[in-house]
Amino acid sequence: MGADIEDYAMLGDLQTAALVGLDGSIDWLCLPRFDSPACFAALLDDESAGRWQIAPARGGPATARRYRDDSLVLETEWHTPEGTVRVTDCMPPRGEAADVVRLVEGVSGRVPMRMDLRLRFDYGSVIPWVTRPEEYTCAVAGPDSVWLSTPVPTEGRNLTTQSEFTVSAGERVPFVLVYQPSHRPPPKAVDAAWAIGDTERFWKAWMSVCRYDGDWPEAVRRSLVILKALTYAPTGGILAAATTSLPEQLGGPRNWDYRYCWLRDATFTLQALLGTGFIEEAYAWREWLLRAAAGSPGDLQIMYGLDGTRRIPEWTADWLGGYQGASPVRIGNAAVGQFQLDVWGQVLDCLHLARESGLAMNETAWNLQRALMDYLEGHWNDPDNSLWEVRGERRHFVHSKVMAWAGLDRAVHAVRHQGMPGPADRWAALRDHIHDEVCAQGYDPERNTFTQFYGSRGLDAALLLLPRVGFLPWEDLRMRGTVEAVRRELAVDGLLVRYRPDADGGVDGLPGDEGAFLACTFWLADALHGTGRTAEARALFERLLGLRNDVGLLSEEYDTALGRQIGNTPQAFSMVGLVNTARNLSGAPIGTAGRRADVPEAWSLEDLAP
Ligand SMILES: OC[C@H]1O[C@H](O[C@H]2O[C@H](CO)[C@@H](O)[C@H](O)[C@H]2O)[C@H](O)[C@@H](O)[C@@H]1O
Repeated sequence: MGADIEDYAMLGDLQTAALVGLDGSIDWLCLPRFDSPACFAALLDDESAGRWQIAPARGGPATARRYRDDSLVLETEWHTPEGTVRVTDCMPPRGEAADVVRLVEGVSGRVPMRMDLRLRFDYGSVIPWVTRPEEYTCAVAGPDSVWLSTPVPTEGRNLTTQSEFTVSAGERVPFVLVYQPSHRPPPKAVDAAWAIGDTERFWKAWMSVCRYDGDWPEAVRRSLVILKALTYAPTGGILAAATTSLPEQLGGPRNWDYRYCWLRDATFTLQALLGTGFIEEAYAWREWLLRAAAGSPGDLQIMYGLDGTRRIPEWTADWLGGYQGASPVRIGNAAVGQFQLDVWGQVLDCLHLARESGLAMNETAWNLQRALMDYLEGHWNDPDNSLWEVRGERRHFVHSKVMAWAGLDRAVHAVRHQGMPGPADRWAALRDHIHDEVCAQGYDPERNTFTQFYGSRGLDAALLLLPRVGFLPWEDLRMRGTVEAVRRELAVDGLLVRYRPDADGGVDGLPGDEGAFLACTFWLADALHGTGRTAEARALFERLLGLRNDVGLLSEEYDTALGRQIGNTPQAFSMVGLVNTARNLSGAPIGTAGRRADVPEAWSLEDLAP
């Protein structure tokens, strides 16, 4: 059975990620990519679905755990009656092959240890053939092979590879697991200690670009590392989260696959990265976007695979019991075919921010924006599925219309202030028309609040984003009323849910319920700050910091009754919320560019423009 979600730390090599529990077990790993089938899927069932544990033989959770500085090198320590042992885990940024490096070190005494490796390819369904060529243990099934090397003796027992050994103070025992397509020869040997040092150096160099100088610097830097770890380096695509089907309600059916690139989630991530000086990621993402979006603007999807793949069919892995019994386990995501109007505005807003941050404009990028504008002009008035990807009836969602307004606004700005060609007057007229329509049809004067969709009785936490995109200022009485109403109706023990699923006769078309949405709660902190209640905003922000796990990770949602993280983890939306709100509370309004990063010697901003 998967451990509590907050028990997991993340390892990653910018192409895939692993989750390691406090018990020293890697319960989730997809190889060779984030969206490949998992070879360790104990997270979504039990150990029979694959896992790799290295821990003291007597078992039990670790005593202490930390990442080394601003890296993804994880140190887990157990203080046992026999002595203290440390396991250092990392995934070195990808060279030729994906590898997981684990180094066991005796700190004091003599600690009996146990290693248990169960490789189960294709989401736990395939037990590989295991052979022992040369110094390796090699597991092969279909297209995949995984090679374990370690100096300690290993043995096959009950379809697992196991080892018992004792580690004394000052002694080091390495374990290296390397993935290869199964037709390839054995991988090159990896020196564990060198690989760990190299991984640390990589992250240190990456963080040296950071220009965040506000409050809560450690929490912000940790979040930035996680966001970087959710980017797929070969293409620049940005993932929503590293997992699939961690439930939005324990035991419930709201379980989704987040291992893909949502344009909305990616643009939020870029706001956080650009606001803290990371312009290289913005360039890589823009190029990813241009490739993914190539084709007719009407065919723009709200999400893609890591390399821009369009088909992400949703299916269920029925052999997996689900995280702590929450089924189904879904692979792929049917929301790929939805119409979510906000995405057009979100992308235009993000490209605007990239320009403001110093990313040189190029003709292809502007051509894409012109194409997005053409589509927006023709479709802004269509009902949609909204940013919450409701699977119920399409509606005229207020947030979606506001984002259409924002897209038009950014395009008008590009023409009038940045010298780009386009029909600015026509766009400005439509922008103003949408503003009027939203204020007339998306606002309930009796309750003094904007509503979830035109004519709705329900509310939506996304309404808190209206001032952020410049639709209305916080001082506007309608906005103040909206903040109050959202807080009154959507707060659960002080945290916000996205909306009430049962409002308006069941707006999202889904069974079950869900927890408080952490990104929305960060937006509430921004709203409190925006409306002058900064002390309350800071208190709420610090409460949210307290919901992170011991190594700074946040999943998507929080169950306030059980006091547990729920939903996929680590989730970009939540980590972005932390960064943006920390910036906001430190005096840098969200959606503004950070101090321009120093340009590394190897390249200049001009070099970046193709
Ligand atoms: O609520 C139903 C929907 O839930 C998921 O969407 C959520 O996650 C997305 C990725 O982070 C995010 O962009 C979206 O705003 C969230 O509502 C799921 O991916 C959908 O398939 C599902 O319909």
